[in-house]
Amino acid sequence: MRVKSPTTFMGKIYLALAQGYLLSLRYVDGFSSFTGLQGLMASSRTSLKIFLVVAFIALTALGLWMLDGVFAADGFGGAATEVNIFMPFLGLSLMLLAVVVAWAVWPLMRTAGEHLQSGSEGAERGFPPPADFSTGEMPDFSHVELPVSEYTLETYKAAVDHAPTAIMITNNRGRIEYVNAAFLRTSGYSRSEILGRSPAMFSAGHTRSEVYADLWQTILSGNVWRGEVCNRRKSGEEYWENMAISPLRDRFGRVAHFVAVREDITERKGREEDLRQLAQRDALTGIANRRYLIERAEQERRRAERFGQPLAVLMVDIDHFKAINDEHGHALGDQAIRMVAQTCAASVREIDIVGRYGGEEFVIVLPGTLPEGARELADRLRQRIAEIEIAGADGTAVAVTVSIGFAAFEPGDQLEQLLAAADAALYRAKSLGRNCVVAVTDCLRLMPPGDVQ
Ligand SMILES: Nc1nc2c(ncn2[C@@H]2O[C@H](COP(=O)(O)OP(=O)(O)OP(=O)(O)O)[C@@H](O)[C@H]2O)c(=O)[nH]1
Repeated sequence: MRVKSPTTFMGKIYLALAQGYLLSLRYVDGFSSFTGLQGLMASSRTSLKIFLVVAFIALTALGLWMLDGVFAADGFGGAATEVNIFMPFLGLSLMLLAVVVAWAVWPLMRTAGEHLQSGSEGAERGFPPPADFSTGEMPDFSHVELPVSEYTLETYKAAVDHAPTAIMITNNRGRIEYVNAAFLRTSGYSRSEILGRSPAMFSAGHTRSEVYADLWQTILSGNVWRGEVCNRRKSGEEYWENMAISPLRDRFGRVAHFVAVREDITERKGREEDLRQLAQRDALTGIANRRYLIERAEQERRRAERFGQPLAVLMVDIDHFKAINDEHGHALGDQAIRMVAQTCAASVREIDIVGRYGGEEFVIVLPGTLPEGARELADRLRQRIAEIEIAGADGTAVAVTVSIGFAAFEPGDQLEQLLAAADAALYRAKSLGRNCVVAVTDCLRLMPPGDVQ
């Protein structure tokens, strides 16, 4: 849309002046951004404006007061020298006025300047077409872009609102002031259920208190905290998040807010857990594999040594297993191994460790257990396993029995010695006819046979 100017001639003059002026503004703009002045102006724009206005008023008043004094003393037309001395104050004040006025209309001038210089490119960006000097038509400035700072703010806000990562801002009293759309999606809560509350509302309660202590210490000292925490969605489902929390400082340098960027890593955690299980578990039975079993057994041995606690080890071996394999096939043999493993795992406490030590051999580590307790458990286990019946190919029931040897930890024992002692007791149980329990104290204690690996 174009607006007819009131007088074509005056319109032409105005536009010519405006173009020249805008061109000079663009050079000033380029210079200020080059020298870094723009950043300074943006950061303290308001206070600088106030300062300029106050300076303008003060200088004008000073200039007028001095002139008034000179004129009062010498009269009009006299004391030309003194008047010249004080004239620069008036000049300065007028220059300041020009700066303040230019600054106030700066965004509009910039927009108009771009419009005047950009032509078709400007039209694509929504500017009105350039002035037509041949007709003297005035461009329509009613449709102008937002000043740069407002545009930038809106862009930042949209970027945070719609970022694919969950973002939360809390104040320095730990109350939530802002969450973005991704945060609402991840947590399952609505904005009104979250704002004003503490982020503790999301905790699943598994994270150790030391983690939170470290978090607060880090961010209150002005540093960025990074870590993984387990949270709970509104639905009750638990999920893992990777969090980075950074403090935001106000213009006085005080920590006023914290911004948390949170990424849902539940899937990745699940994959890591699967890999961990794969590395620790025996593929056939699901109980600890030999490597993990020895690792855990060594941990318990050290604990027993350090705290003077009892510790017992059972070695369980399926009787005549070769015959089972040979008569009924390896599939049934595997089934027997699985059932014995399950029975062992189901017969012990949570803190006990059950692992597959060899083909049809199992080790059970019993922390805090005296020899009497170990014998009791071994007897019960032997009986339970003897009750197992596996259906053979011809429909007949295949019985499975085990022999068990056990040994109790004695201060100074290495793991190799403890396992060797249990193995010696097992050997004795086999020689006594199988399907029985023997303690190492029942037979001669052997010296370590060498490497347990
Ligand atoms: N089906 C199956 N057999 C296995 C597995 N691991 C080892 N074996 C077999 O288990 C048998 C173990 O036999 P032996 O060590 O002679 O012991 P045993 O026959 O149980 O005799 P005693 O222990 O003296 O009662 C061997 O035939 C191995 O091949 C397995 O994972 N699955």
